[in-house]
Amino acid sequence: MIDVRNVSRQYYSRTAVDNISFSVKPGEVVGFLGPNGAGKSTTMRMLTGYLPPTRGSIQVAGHDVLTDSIAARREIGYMPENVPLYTDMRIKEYLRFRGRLKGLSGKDLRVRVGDVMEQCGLTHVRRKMIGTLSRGYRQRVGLADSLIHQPKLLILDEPTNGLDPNQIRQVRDLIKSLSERHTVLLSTHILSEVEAVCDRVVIINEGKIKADDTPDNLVSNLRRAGTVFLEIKADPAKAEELLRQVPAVKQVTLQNSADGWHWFVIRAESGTDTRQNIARLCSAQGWDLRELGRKSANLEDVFVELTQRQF
Ligand SMILES: Nc1ncnc2c1ncn2[C@@H]1O[C@H](COP(=O)(O)OP(=O)(O)OP(=O)(O)O)[C@@H](O)[C@H]1O
Repeated sequence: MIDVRNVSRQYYSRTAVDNISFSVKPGEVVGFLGPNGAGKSTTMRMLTGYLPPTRGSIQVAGHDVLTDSIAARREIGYMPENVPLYTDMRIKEYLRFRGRLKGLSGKDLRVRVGDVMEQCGLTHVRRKMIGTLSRGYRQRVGLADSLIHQPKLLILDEPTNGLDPNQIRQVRDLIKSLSERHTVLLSTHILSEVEAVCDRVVIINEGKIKADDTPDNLVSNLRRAGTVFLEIKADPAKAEELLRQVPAVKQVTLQNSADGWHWFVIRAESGTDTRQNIARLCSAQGWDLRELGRKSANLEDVFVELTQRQF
């Protein structure tokens, strides 16, 4: 459904997207994850034909988004990060207007407007002015707009950004129900959203793709990478230095200090277990040891691991 090949995008001297390739198969729900400024919106704008890539090619449903732009856009429902809406129009009126712009008319238009209002839970508020709607309802109008021409592919840029927890749940349920009939690519930095709705995750950082896998595989790869946590009473700088020298240890991070106790997260090479050597080190140095264990990884750990240079 989406095929991105060696795509880069330059803004003057800044490379926002740097030679990325990925694909999305029909029926998949793919989460596009990355910290602020990673290149998510730039990629989505290129996918939807709003922004030409500096290099590379993008196909959507078999159409090149540059050379066959209209055909590609017919297959895409796009909800940008800040949904631009006409605040002095009523919901139904706005959706009729948008439907006409997308080539619908007559009975087709009437039926589609009714259907998308129903799908997005807008029927009971259809006569409300858009300007009086809460942010959650505005997002629903944005979604209804993106669905009106029955696109095969939905591209949603941070669909739950700025919503309260109840609204997030409602919009997330809505996306889940849409995923039964559409291929979905959604960008977010809310990890629970990805775990709740996505079959696959593409993680982007500093314009480059850092991972492309199922949420479960990403988490179990990190778990295999042997992350260990340790709580000790010791001089933290010295402890950090000596822990780094333990065989197979790749990275030592002091996460927390309180009452003289220091909490370290230690990353080691894949498939290794450094706990015995760390216990020996603590004993040889006479450090008080309160906890030493394997960390059960989650998607948040994967995200931090792959993108932490940003923070
Ligand atoms: N029109 C533009 N002109 C110049 N630089 C831009 C422009 N749009 C984006 N950038 C830069 O490109 C990089 C990627 O931006 P982009 O908006 O794609 O990131 P993002 O992952 O969507 O971030 P966020 O989660 O904050 O929306 C950033 O460094 C940003 O400052």
